[in-house]
Amino acid sequence: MQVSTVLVLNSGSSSLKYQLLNPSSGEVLAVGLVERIGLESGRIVHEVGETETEREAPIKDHGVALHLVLDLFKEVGPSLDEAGIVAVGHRVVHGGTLYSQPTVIDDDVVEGIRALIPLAPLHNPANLTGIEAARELFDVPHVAIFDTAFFSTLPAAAYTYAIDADVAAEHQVRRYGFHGTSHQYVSAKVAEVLGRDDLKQVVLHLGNGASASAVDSGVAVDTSMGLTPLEGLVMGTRSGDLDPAIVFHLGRVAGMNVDDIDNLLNKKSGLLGLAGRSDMRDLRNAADAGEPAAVAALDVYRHRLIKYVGAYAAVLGGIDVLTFTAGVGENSFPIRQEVADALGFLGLAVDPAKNAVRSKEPRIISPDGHEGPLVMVVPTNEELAIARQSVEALA
Ligand SMILES: Nc1ncnc2c1ncn2[C@@H]1O[C@H](COP(=O)(O)OP(=O)(O)O)[C@@H](O)[C@H]1O
Ligand SMILES: CC(=O)OP(=O)(O)O
Ligand SMILES: [Mg+2]
Repeated sequence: MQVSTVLVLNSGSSSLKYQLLNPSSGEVLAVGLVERIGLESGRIVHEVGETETEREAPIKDHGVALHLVLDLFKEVGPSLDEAGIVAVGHRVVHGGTLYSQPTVIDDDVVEGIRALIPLAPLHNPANLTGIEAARELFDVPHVAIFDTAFFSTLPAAAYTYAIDADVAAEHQVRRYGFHGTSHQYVSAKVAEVLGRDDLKQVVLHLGNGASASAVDSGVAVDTSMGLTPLEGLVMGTRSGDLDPAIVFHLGRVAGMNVDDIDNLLNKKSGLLGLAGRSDMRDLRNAADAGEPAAVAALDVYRHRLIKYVGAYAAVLGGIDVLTFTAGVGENSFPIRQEVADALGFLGLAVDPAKNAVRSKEPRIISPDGHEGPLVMVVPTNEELAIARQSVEALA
């Protein structure tokens, strides 16, 4: 189809990222972020070219967020009526086993996404709010791009949990994996930059939610998030891996019910639980000021990263490239240096001067002439990937 612009909505658990862009040329007409949804003070930043408009207001939910965004488009532009929008692309976090391809949204798909809410209670409701509001406002095709899709290729050995097989089958208990759009975009960008398809890659998507993936020649072979986006790395507010018996233990000795424990592990754990801050910038400042809990939280965070990269190098039978992406991965120099230093035995190395360069471009941060596996930083762009896949789904 002849493409003009696509509106992309990327709802996270507490944020809404959006872009109005031309997926063919990559030209961005507007880009924005609504953060701290559901908290006392919310914030919107809307960028059109060089002009940035910022608003602060309490934002109750993703529906309110979307309407604030639409108001900003009306006030400061660009006009959505005149943008020639041909499709709206929606990030949907959980596609279960039902959806592993970009999917044009109709009422049945809406119900399918709703049915998956128990598997992604922090995310799918926000995604649905955006879909329902946008379907009322924009009379164009709406396309769902699933975080789980890239991981539908995982081998059974990687996606199977060692529990009673009948129980698992009846209740769809398996590893699904998330942030797939980002892992796919970033690993493809690495292959493009290096001009090689046959790479053994480990990608660390370190945002508020965080996940690792092992990608062999463009195909995902393992990932750290599981049935839900709770498993794996230490995150802003999520625990990542733990002994499942901790859940029973807390139920028995702390008198917590299932919802209390769910809330504890998803919203009050991770860096927030360990040191009172979910934001890596705040945490690093506290650690630099010598606060013991912040230093310890960073130790736990780093230890988990090192463990996963080592494990995935083993799963892949080697490693050609380790890539950092998302808010922390793209911006936190010390984490990249520390992880690479700890994994020097695998041949990984980071050049401190290269690591300190700020850039929006994909780049190698290993020393020049380095012969071992490379370390890279590749800014993710889930919105561009969603826009492109949306248009492809309509072709
Ligand atoms: N300059 C920076 N240095 C260190 N960490 C940063 C920086 N900028 C952003 N971050 C981290 O990135 C996180 C958000 O990443 P992002 O990928 O936007 O997350 P999400 O999409 O999961 O909301 C923040 O919590 C913050 O800790
Ligand atoms: C799946 C997931 O954790 O997403 P986010 O990082 O946007 O919360
Ligand atoms: Mg994200």
